Amino acid sequence: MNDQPKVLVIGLGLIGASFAKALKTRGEAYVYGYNRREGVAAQAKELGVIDEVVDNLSELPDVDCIVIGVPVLAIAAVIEAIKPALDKVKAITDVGSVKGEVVNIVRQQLGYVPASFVPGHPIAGAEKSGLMAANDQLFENHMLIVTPLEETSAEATTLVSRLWSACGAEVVSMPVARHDEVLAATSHLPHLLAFSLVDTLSRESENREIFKYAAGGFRDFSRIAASDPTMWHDIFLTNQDALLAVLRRFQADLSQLEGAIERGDGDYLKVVFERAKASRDHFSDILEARKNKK
Ligand SMILES: NC(=O)c1ccc[n+]([C@@H]2O[C@H](COP(=O)([O-])OP(=O)(O)OC[C@H]3O[C@@H](n4cnc5c(N)ncnc54)[C@H](O)[C@@H]3O)[C@@H](O)[C@H]2O)c1
Ligand SMILES: O=C(O)C(=O)C[C@]1(C(=O)O)C=C[C@@H](O)C=C1
Repeated sequence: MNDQPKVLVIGLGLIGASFAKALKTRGEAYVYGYNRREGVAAQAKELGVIDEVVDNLSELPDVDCIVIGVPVLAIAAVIEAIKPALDKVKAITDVGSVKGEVVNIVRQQLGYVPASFVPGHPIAGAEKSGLMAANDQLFENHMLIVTPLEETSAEATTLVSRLWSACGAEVVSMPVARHDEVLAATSHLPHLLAFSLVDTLSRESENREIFKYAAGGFRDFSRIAASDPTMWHDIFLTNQDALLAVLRRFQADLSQLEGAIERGDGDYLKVVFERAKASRDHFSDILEARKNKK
């Protein structure tokens, strides 16, 4: 359809392909797709995730919006490759889990931040990656955070917000630094703990034998330790300050618990556990309300 925006998604993994598929299946955009690994974009077309394959980033079609869906430390190479096309698009956005370093990367690559650049981050995902994990419902009733900069034009923010809203996301705006602090606490630290615990247990147990005896508790705590190592390597190295701050607070609290267990201080344990339970119950209410949204 002629009035559909044209969108190019670079990086057809879990997030890029889910976004492409959500736009295409809802008829909200004509979607082009590029992936560095050969054959992936052609497969995405076959699966109905995109309308058209882009083979080469040096020959881009005219599009309204470019969406970068690659790991954070791969964004520099993408920006470098699409430099000549950047003046022609109304909006360019990314889906990286860290925002401060993505803004630094754009500034370093271009020497400025274009008015068309709208940093973005869908707060939805999975421990699975790649094209075959694409899910066009992934963003339904989840937040999409934009962190527009002083340089960002209102027109670019509106276009990016419109595309994400069309995929069922609730778009919210916040400053870059606040984004990185909040996500360090609610996403990055839990992933670090899951990776670390599963690694510790696997090295302590011959042939990972103890996992045979694990059930729901371990399953729920450890699911995210199956997430993509490259993606998380990039996140931990690019959100260092915010992550280290919350990790140190957590280590101090964990030491307090260790002390309470050593001295048999059940009252201290109860206070902590009751406070944590109340907060987790509150989070369950948030999840329930989200589920009940139409
Ligand atoms: N997985 C999640 O839960 C989640 C959630 C929100 C945001 N994110 C962010 O989304 C981005 C992508 O994550 P994902 O889970 O979709 O990863 P993924 O591994 O599923 O997909 C990444 C895709 O990018 C491609 N790619 C890598 N380097 C490239 C390059 N230089 N040029 C072109 N393509 C390249 C890969 O081949 C792959 O298809 C990351 O920045 C991540 O931080 C992930
Ligand atoms: O549900 C999951 O598996 C996720 O890891 C999704 C999740 C998270 O909630 O921490 C992971 C990274 C993101 O950048 C956003 C969302």
